[in-house]
Order: sequence, then C-alpha cells, then structure tokens
Amino acid sequence: MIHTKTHGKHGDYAIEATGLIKRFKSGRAFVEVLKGVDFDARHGDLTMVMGPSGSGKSTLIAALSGLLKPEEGRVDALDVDDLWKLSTGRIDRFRLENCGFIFQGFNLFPSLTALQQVETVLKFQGLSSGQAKKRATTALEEVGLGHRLHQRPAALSGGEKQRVAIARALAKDPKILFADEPTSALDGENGQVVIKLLRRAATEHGAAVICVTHDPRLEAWADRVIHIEDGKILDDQRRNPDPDAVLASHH
Ligand SMILES: Nc1ncnc2c1ncn2[C@@H]1O[C@H](COP(=O)(O)OP(=O)(O)OP(=O)(O)O)[C@@H](O)[C@H]1O
Repeated sequence: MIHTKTHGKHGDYAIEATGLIKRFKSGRAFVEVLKGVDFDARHGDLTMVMGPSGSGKSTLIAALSGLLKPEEGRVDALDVDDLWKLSTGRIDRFRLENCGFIFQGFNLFPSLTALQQVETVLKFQGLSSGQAKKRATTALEEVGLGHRLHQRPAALSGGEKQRVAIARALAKDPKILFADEPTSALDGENGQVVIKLLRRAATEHGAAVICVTHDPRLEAWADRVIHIEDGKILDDQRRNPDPDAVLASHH
C-alpha cells in the first residue's frame, strides 16, 4: 500500500471515536440513534459502514465529521484531540482543510460549470485563482471529465454529476473522505467508476475513506466492513480486498 501522507499524531489512525451517543427528540421522548459507538478508521483504508435503513449510519458520519454534535463521547481526528471541544469556527476550518464529502444527491450548484464547482472549494481553502483552476482541471481529468469542464449540472448525466462531486472532494487531497451512499443513484457501470475512484483515494493518496453504503458491490473493494444496527456496531471485519477488483482499478 502506498502512503504519501505524513500521518498526524494518531499514527495510522485518521479517526478514533469512543462512546458516541446521539439522541433526537421525538415528540416528548428522546430516541437514541447512536448507543455508545466506538469507531476508528485508518489512513489508506477503504472502510465501509453497512446497515439497514435508520440504523444510524448517516448520523455516525455526521458525528465523526463535526456536522452533528453527539450528546456524549469524543472524536479524535488527525492532530485534533476531542474535535467537539473546538469552537464551531475551528470545526468548520478542520473540515474545510482535511475532509472531503460525497453524498448521493451530488450537491452541485446548478449555475456553476463542472470546473467552477471544483474551483470554488479550492479558492475557499485559500488557493489563488490560477492554482485553483489548474488543480480543478487536473482533478476533473482524473475522473474522466476533461471534456466536460464547462458543462453545468443540467447538461451532465447522473454518473458525470457524481464524478464532478468526487473531483471536488478529491481536488483538495483530503486526509479523510466521507462518502454517504455514493453509488445508490448510479447504474452498474457508473457505480463501478465511483468505487474505483474511492479505492484509489485510499490506496494512492493514503486517505481514510469512510463509505456508508447498501451497495454489496463495494464489499469486494473494502479493507474493512463495519455493520451497524440499531445504533450499535454488530460486526467489524478486516479483510483483504479482492486483488482482481483492486488491480482493475489501475486500468
Ligand atoms: N434531525 C433528526 N431529527 C430526528 N430524528 C432524526 C434526525 N436525523 C435522523 N433521525 C432519526 O435517526 C435514525 C437514524 O437515521 P440515520 O439517517 O442516521 O440512518 P441511516 O442508517 O443513515 O439510514 P438510511 O440508510 O435510511 O440513510 C432514524 O430513525 C432517523 O429518523
């Protein structure tokens, strides 16, 4: 496995979380959606989180990435001890600098071209216009969209839109990549392209890729498969990704 990153003070671990509890108010009662979850993820790993609808997968991702504060528990991520102790501004900064996100709905801005979608994030990070354009172009070429740079989302297929979202997430070379159902809106072929890109982010860029999915096709590519049910981790298996599947990602 190729690791190009200098890892933070938690070594191979990009994230270590313990005792996460998240409750939502439902009428007068509280529903516990995360029931004391311990979770970790390593650089270079494609970690899959699977489980039935409503089991807490998206809530877990939100708690790990600083989007939704858990009632209890802590998240150590990269060089940060206890992410949730930071101010909102510092948490936002942490996300901007270190995390990439890919969601099933693509979350693209309708009025921006593919190139502008990716450039915008890079400029937020402080890159100059010239640098942002160069890096965004490379990222889009890497996902096979070099010929679609100036198209707006309405003119792109579902698979192309998802690849723009991936280019946007990967352009900043995130140390942690969160993907929530990234293939669910895609047909077989486009789903496969997306899976290969996630695999490559882990293997070639050393990112900790954390992917929530129902998609069994992804399992062959994962280094680790975690099953969550009713707010608890039921099963956590390390496995060797199918070498044929992984080799195929280099073609
Ligand atoms: N903001 C909220 N307010 C109240 N309840 C919520 C909120 N967000 C999630 N829930 C509830 O928490 C539970 C877990 O939701 P979550 O989205 O984490 O599940 P999931 O495993 O990602 O499901 P799916 O596979 O359907 O996306 C669900 O019962 C959901 O209704």
